[in-house]
Amino acid sequence: MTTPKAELHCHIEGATPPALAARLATKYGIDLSAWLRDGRYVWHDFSSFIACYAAIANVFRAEEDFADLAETYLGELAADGAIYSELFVSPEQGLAAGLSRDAYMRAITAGIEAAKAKTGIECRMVMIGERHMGPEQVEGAARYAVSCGFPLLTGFNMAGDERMGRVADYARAFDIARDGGLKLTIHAGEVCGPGSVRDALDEVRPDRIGHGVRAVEDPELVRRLADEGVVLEVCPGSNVALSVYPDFRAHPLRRLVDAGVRVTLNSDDPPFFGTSLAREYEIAESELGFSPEETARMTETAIAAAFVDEETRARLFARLRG
Ligand SMILES: Nc1ncnc2[nH]cnc12
Ligand SMILES: [Zn+2]
Repeated sequence: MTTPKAELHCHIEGATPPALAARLATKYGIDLSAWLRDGRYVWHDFSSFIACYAAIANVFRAEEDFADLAETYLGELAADGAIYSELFVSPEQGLAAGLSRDAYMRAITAGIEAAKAKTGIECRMVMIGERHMGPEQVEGAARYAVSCGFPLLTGFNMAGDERMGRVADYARAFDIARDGGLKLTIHAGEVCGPGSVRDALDEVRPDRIGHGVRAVEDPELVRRLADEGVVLEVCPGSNVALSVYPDFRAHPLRRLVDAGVRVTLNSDDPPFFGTSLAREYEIAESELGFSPEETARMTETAIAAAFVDEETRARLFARLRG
């Protein structure tokens, strides 16, 4: 039997298979030649990755496109043994495509429900504010998140270019999300160093941190993460693809675990980085030296830190324990 897996960090548009992007570009008459060649996404650094990601997200134009993407991605994830997934959603994407934010959310919800009916995979959505779009956009995303009334939306996150602005500029968006009952996570310590993680902890008080790996450059901060039990959503394949680290030998996951930090394994934007959730588990075992017992503990950590109600969490733990 495939080992049970769980994922807390995947951007839904970032999971678009290149063949699907090509098909939708043809259907809607969109020129993707700058971003998609020979069945692969084209980018060369973090900025061009963000631009390529936006171009690919822009080929989705109809509710059924988003619904199919979610259902197909979750179906593949379940086939690889995943019992739980958290998808990062960006309804602004729908607006750009001429769909209302509600239509976008309805479509992803429909994809999630269809995948659950077929495979049993449990899924929640986490609303994304894009940092490089500025505090107003991020606050707008938070306000929509707390008022839209989609029960599978349980968290709020800020992604995008970590080099833009200060975390403090975005604190109000997180206050809105927290006051509205959403759980919080934030991209930090991926492109920028430990200061970014420290700011995230101080300004946002998140339940988890997206990436956070560069905290390893500051031993005192690593101790703080361990002491406070902050869960990191670690994405080793993404980190190496984006040259945060030159190779897996340089990746700090082992050092973080040895220091007592709680970690999980995630795929981030799988086809952009030549990865999948199953591949991340493989990387952890064959490249980073973790035993199957240790990766199983990472799955337990993901379920413990999932943005779900306690009854669902208990059900997921029961499935893990077989
Ligand atoms: N790895 C990443 N970092 C920041 N923003 C993102 N948006 C999609 N993938 C991202
Ligand atoms: Zn991410």
